[in-house]
Amino acid sequence: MIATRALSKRYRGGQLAVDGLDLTVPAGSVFGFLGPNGSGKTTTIRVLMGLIEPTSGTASVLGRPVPRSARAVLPHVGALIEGPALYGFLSGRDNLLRYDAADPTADPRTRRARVEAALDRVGLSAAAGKKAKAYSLGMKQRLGLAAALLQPRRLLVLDEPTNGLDPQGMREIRTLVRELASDGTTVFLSSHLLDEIEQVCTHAAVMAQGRLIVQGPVADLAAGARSRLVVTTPDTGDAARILKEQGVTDLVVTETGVTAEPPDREPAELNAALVTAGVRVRGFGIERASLEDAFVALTGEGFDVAG
Ligand SMILES: Nc1ncnc2c1ncn2[C@@H]1O[C@H](COP(=O)(O)OP(=O)(O)OP(=O)(O)O)[C@@H](O)[C@H]1O
Repeated sequence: MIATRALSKRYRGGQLAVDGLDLTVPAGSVFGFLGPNGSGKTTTIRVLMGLIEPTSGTASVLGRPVPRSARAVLPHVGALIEGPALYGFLSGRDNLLRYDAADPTADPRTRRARVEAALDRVGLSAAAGKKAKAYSLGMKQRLGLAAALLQPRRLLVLDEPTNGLDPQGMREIRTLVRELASDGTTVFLSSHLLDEIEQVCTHAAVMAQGRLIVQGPVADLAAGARSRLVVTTPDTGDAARILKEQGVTDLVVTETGVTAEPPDREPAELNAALVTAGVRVRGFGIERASLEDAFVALTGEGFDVAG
């Protein structure tokens, strides 16, 4: 759905915002474009949407080169970039009617039905008569999504769709993204939030300082980092000693217990050994590596979740 080859963008001031990017977004994926603020996500999206020219390299959307074929491609792409442009003095419904009227391919006779369907889709039917300026940020974001959904789309491109929303608003947008994806729409969304990508995306690409660090199915990315044995106990010293006696390696004592390399043997035997030795085991398990672990393993640094 999206492919870039050696894509670079240097702004006039000399800033190399995107540096040799090779991105491949498979059809049917919910693709998370992840990176800290300033890592080049918005710049990449602006190139993909034909808003700016790359300095070098190529990009294609739905198999057509952009920006050259942007006019042919973009009607099949719904986009929500840097917050929707809304008229605050118009109702949510009237904003959508206006959007639809601005689309020369949209049949005016079916306009009302399209707008009502889009409102229903994003859960704004009840609030459709309210002025947009009275909407919460999450409602504005949903109205922007409704505008992107007036026509059937093969691809949705969402730039930081949950930025600035409260937890409830974030959940609503995530649920909506999942629903859209289950209907077969490919969704490409940028985010600086690791857990958001883990919750909604099937695939992800990780950016840092304009460069691609890794991309692929989210499950594979997380599997790249190793899981850990985690024992929760107040008796950390004893627990570490017993585990060491049992041949467990890479022991780390934490505030709440002990973590270690997962053992090759049956974990329940280790648990039994701890309990037999009088260690008060309050939790015992192998914890799957998260995307954050993978990121730290790949870059050797923490993921700066600024904002
Ligand atoms: N119009 C511009 N002119 C000059 N430099 C720019 C311009 N737009 C962005 N940059 C710079 O390019 C780099 C990448 O910015 P970009 O907005 O693409 O990152 P981002 O990952 O989308 O971050 P954010 O989430 O903060 O938008 C940053 O260093 C930024 O300061």
